[in-house]
Amino acid sequence: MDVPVIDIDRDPAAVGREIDETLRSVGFFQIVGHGVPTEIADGCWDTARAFFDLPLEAKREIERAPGGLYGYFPMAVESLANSLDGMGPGDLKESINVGWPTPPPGPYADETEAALFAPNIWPSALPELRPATEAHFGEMQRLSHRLLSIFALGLGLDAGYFADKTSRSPAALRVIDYPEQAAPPEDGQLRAGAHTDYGTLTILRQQLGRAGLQVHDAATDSWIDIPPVEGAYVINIGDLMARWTNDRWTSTLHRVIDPDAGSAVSARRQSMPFFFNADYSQVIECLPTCVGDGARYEPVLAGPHLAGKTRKAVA
Ligand SMILES: O=C(O)CCC(=O)C(=O)O
Ligand SMILES: [Fe+2]
Repeated sequence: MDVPVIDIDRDPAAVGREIDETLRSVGFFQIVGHGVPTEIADGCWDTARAFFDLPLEAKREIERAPGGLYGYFPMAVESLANSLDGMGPGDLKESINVGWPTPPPGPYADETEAALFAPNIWPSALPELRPATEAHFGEMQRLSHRLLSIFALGLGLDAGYFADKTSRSPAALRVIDYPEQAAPPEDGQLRAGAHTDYGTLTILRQQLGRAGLQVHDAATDSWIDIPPVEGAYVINIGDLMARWTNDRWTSTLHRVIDPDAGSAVSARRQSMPFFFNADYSQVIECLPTCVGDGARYEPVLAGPHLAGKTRKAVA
């Protein structure tokens, strides 16, 4: 199993075919030629790191409210393995979670959609965090729409097929800090437990020189490293997109291990995923080009379906 690096700055139809091949098997690839300015990605990355370096009290100023989705998540409140009905211990990470800088206008379908578009909270100790994060969020939204138009071509649909189904898609930018660990982890405790992502599309920046992300190869029941590549983003699809494609594409199990586990001290690692979905009230039913021998799944509403998953992972 091979996780390819794909240059997307080429004929979109050709890129779409390559991505179709890849998503039928691996479910993960890396992209270059994405056009995201390095200063914007670095600005968000570095400012978030400065946030993690603040004293805990300053970080807790923006701690996620009970039941909320955005703000600061302290160490080990989330267990991604629990989203798959596991009983995993908390993941060894802290994170900042940010929703739309300027949410789309209401009215919203229900309280859950309103919560997805709740305002972000920002720390008074680090005013630069807001502009740096909002700039990268905007780039990630643009890139998501571009990738979805390439996906559409790969699936034999018009390039604009997903546009009106994702124009007010809830999305979250997350920066994760996996701190240096001086003590061995609890049994079964990973940096991020094995899980699949929930939505349509995830765009992830890894830290150069800090391995740890692995994808599961079902054919050999083994874990394969996704090495950080300079300037690249890792792309994968989530469960909702797999369902939309009637399992033509796969939402692959992945996890983050600590490559230094077992040594006295393990190095800190940072990552920056962006999770993209479909519009809250969008009906997800088998795409017209993916019917094959028949639709495997009942239609579901994107938003409520995703909300069920998120609730399982967070304490
Ligand atoms: O930190 C990483 O490299 C991946 C994290 C991840 O898979 C997630 O948060 O869904
Ligand atoms: Fe993930």
